[in-house]
Amino acid sequence: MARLFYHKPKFAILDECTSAVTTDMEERFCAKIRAMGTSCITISHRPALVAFHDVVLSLDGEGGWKVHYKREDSSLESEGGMDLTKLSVTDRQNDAITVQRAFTAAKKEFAFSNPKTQPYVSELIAASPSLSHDVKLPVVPQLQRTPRVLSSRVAAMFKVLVPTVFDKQGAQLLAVAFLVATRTWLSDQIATLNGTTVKYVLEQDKAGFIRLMSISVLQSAASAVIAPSLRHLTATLALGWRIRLTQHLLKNYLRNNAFYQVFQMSSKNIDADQRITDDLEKLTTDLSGLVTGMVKPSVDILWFTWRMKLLTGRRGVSILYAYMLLGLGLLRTATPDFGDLTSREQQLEGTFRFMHERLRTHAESIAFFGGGAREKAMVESRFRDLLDHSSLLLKKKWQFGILDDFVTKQFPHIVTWGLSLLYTLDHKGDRSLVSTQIELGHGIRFLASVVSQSFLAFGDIMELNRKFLELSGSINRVFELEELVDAVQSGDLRTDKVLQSHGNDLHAGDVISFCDVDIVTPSEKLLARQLTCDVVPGKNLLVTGPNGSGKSSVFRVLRGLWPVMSGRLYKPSHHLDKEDISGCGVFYVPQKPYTCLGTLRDQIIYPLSHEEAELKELKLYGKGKSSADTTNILDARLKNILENVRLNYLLERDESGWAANLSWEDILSLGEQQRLGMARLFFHKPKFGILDECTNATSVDVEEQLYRLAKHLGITVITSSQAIILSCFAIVYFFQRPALIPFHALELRFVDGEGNWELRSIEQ
Ligand SMILES: Nc1ncnc2c1ncn2[C@@H]1O[C@H](COP(=O)(O)OP(=O)(O)OP(=O)(O)O)[C@@H](O)[C@H]1O
Repeated sequence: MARLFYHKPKFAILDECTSAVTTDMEERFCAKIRAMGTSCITISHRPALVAFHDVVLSLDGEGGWKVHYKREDSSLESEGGMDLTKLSVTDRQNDAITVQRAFTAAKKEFAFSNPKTQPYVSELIAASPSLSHDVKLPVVPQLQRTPRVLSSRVAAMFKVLVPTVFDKQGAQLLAVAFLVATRTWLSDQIATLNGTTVKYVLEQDKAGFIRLMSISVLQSAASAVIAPSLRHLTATLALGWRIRLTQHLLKNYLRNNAFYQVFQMSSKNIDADQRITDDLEKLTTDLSGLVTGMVKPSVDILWFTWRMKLLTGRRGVSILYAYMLLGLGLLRTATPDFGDLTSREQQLEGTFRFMHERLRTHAESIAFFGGGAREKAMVESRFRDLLDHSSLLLKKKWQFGILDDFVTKQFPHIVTWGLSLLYTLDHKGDRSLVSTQIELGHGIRFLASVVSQSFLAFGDIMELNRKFLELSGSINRVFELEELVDAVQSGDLRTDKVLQSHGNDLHAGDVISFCDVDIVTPSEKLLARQLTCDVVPGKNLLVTGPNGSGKSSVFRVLRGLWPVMSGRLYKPSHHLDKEDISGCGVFYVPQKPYTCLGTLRDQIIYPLSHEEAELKELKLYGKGKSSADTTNILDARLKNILENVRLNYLLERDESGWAANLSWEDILSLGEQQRLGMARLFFHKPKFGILDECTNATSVDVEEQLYRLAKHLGITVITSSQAIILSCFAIVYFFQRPALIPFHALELRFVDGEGNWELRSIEQ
């Protein structure tokens, strides 16, 4: 709304955008819009809003519509296809008629201008203790861990990747080592052949030359098999590791709501999605590449050192090693911090992807705003950050590559010449003899091959250094997430001293009880001081208060998303009991509706799977029936629930019926999603249902029907909704949705969002 007041348009289209604010606030919004001279087209289920509109357009969802004009002097009405007198109206038309009647009634009553039609009477039972400035607020523990050093992260990684040598990945590692060793042996054979070719060419020995060529063909065939096999094995190894690491992370990430804690309670902005997907894939691919890259040069260096010793003795080997060590030292000091640079690049990639994900999630809202250009600017800004960083990384790689190439590939030629000279000087024999010259030629050629292989291996080792630095970036990112998730699982958030001394979250059979519980936000704002309140079966509780006063926060604490900072909280288990699948203690219907990926059936049975839901139904309602009927039993019950929430037309809309697998979030309206949320509650039939303003986008009659049904099913509900407070000679409270009052026995009122609360009994 602030955005609207800023833009001051001629026309404003308000699509249920004030359904979660108090009527009082809504009234002020409407008055301000009028004062601005803006004409409003409002989509709403609140008949009270009619007072601020001149025309009401009612749709029946079946193609029918009707227009009412408010002007008293005119009875002008037009309609199209909406036959309200017809006897056989569909459920949807029935809904439409009820809503329309409510609007017509409201038109006459001007509900806003006379809010005193909605007060209710309640009696104070308990209230928050008076504020004492000496009492310190308990410190909300943040999800934080001192970061582990790289070496212990690497050790933790290997524990997951290769737990024993004899497992699948261990065997694959050994196979890689074997293939690499075979390849080195083949390279050595080729080096020998290179030397022998010269000998046969100089001796003009055709038979020997042809034999040599046959051997060479065989060696080439073997090399041709080894190289792709090695690539295949490396890729398989990477895939196997990816599976292991992903399963390891997901196991804890999706347990005990750890994902929520990572996003909400962590002081850092953790892009877990990027780390679990792209970063992890890069890590395993790089790692498997590193294994072959590490085994090969190590084997090569050992092998060719031995060969060098045979050819040039200790002196040659010392020269080779001295050069390698010097080069290694030089390159190490000149290497940029590729670990940090890569880690930053991955983070920027994650942010860029996140921008596109947000665009996809909020496509409709952005399209309504015409926010494409603004979004483009934001996406481009993230892309520019990524590009700038990538260019910097490329530049550093290029600069380092020049030095690296010179030290590991170019300068070694000169060292090879030096070693060849050394070999010739050391060679005893008569140089005038052709045989000695041939022997020398062969030796020098072989030596050159050996030295060049040694330097190649040395270059590979240098490359390893850079690759390991890059890999360390990925390891740090992935294992930082693992540590946070571990911290959640090990209960770091709840091992605060205050909590230990008080104990908390004890599971009690049939009651929800807050005993002196402070409700504090993660940013340490006190919302309710020493909240004390019992909810017993059959006595529904209404949680009221202005926007941002802490209504949803009580539910967060109740669900264990936020820690209990002090006092005690008793509640039945919220877990869907896998053994005794008959039901759960507490079921939450959140303020923002959630539709899962899957079929229409999956929407209602969530978070159970199809098999679990069938099992539950069989246990509860399938006595004496064969398990072959379970799908029918389940579907019959779901159909009944869908009819109760008046959504049965969804079943007929798609020919796949219950198996329809659509993008529910995009195709269902907000009200439909809220009704599905209630259908979910009725399916699970918990002892307590926590309803966090989850019906504010449905019409009043539907809302009443939903509450009647909950009562009929024996579900005790705790409802959150706004109340407005009018203070004149006496303080009078008005409830946002008065129709709900008769369904509740108690009211927990958050007075100001500053810690003050009152518990009242509602007098019907
Ligand atoms: N994760 C969080 N970190 C810090 N503050 C938070 C967090 N979540 C909520 N708050 C703040 O806590 C206060 C209470 O939030 P809550 O969601 O409980 O309000 P509410 O009473 O349910 O409001 P509404 O009627 O608008 O739904 C608000 O001021 C909100 O900004």
